[in-house]
Amino acid sequence: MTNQQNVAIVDVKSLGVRNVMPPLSLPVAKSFPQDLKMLRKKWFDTEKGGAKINAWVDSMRASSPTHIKSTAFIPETDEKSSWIVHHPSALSMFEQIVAASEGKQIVMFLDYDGTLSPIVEDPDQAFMSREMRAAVRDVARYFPTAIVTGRCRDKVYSFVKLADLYYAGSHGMDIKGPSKSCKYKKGNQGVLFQPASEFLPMIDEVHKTLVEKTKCIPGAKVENNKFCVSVHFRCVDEKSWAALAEQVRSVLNDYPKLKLSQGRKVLEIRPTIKWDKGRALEFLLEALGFANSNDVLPVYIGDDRTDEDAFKVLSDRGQGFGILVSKEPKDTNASYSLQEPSEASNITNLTMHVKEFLRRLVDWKKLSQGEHAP
Ligand SMILES: O=P(O)(O)OC[C@H]1O[C@H](O[C@H]2O[C@H](CO)[C@@H](O)[C@H](O)[C@H]2O)[C@H](O)[C@@H](O)[C@@H]1O
Repeated sequence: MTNQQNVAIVDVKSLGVRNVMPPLSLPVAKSFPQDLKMLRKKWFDTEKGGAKINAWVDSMRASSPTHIKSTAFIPETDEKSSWIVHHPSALSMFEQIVAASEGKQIVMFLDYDGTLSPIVEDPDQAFMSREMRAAVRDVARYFPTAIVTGRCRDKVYSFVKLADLYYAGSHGMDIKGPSKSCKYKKGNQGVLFQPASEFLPMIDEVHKTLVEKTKCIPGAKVENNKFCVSVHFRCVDEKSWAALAEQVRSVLNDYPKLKLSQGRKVLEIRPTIKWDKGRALEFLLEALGFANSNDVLPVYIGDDRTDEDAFKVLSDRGQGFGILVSKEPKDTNASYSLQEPSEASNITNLTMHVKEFLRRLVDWKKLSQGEHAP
């Protein structure tokens, strides 16, 4: 199953934004054909009418779980149970996962927001719990571990505060090794790769322009992630989404070397270079000496669309496992899932399952090395 089969693709070029790739995609599950039809029709209608910005707003709506839920035509339980068959819980499949690592080095890749920290309204308050930090620290003692995030690298480091990890910030465009020697690599490895460094002044300029242009839209928040910019609409009234999208579009029009992608209630602007979390994962495997090796089992845990690039790399390589953190069935290239079925709130905390998975991994490793698990 590929993403292409299950998502409606909006060609952002035709929205008036030049040199944009890849296309902005609407996450509409296969089992919601009515939604898909409706969104496509709306898209073509707006094209004809010239009100192109509506397509952006539809996409923003489609990325909101409440909207996916409220427009579901197939009972959620049926949808969910068939999805779980294809993407079983990584906790229930734990034995199979570790069995697959026999004779191989597990390398852990962890997304930050929605994976290690719960989704909250204010991006500056997305702290990880002390217990989660301890779980990540323990994992990094036994397995090379990287944080792969859309956030600015310094910002995510200020949340995670662990020196032994690799950090790939700005969707993998800013990669740094552990700041102190670890057993996999000796010495402070410093910055390893910044493929978009020439974009730094442009991103800074776009950030400033967007702050200015969106300041009249209550709740809008523009975040400078160094090599990319996030425009948050989580706290923006839905009535103002079109106005916000229009501001973003008008800025992007002046920057043909930037493209738009979408995350969880966030519009993300980044360089058009062919680099993403999947390429970052490959880069890090190479940096760790596992370029063309069969002796490695990469495990990537993430919750967002941008993590799909990494899941896809793993499924294309036929190596390792992607684990999607989600309470909703979603089209994904991940093999497994971690979820919280009873979660009622829109602001979710699915991360306890991630913590549990990390703990089990450490306990299993300790036992297999003859150490005592707690
Ligand atoms: O790659 P990630 O680590 O998942 O980062 C993706 C974006 O995460 C942050 O935004 C998201 O989390 C916020 C805090 O919970 C939430 O308020 C927001 O709605 C989410 O989109 C971060 O602020 C962005 O810069 C990242 O690109």
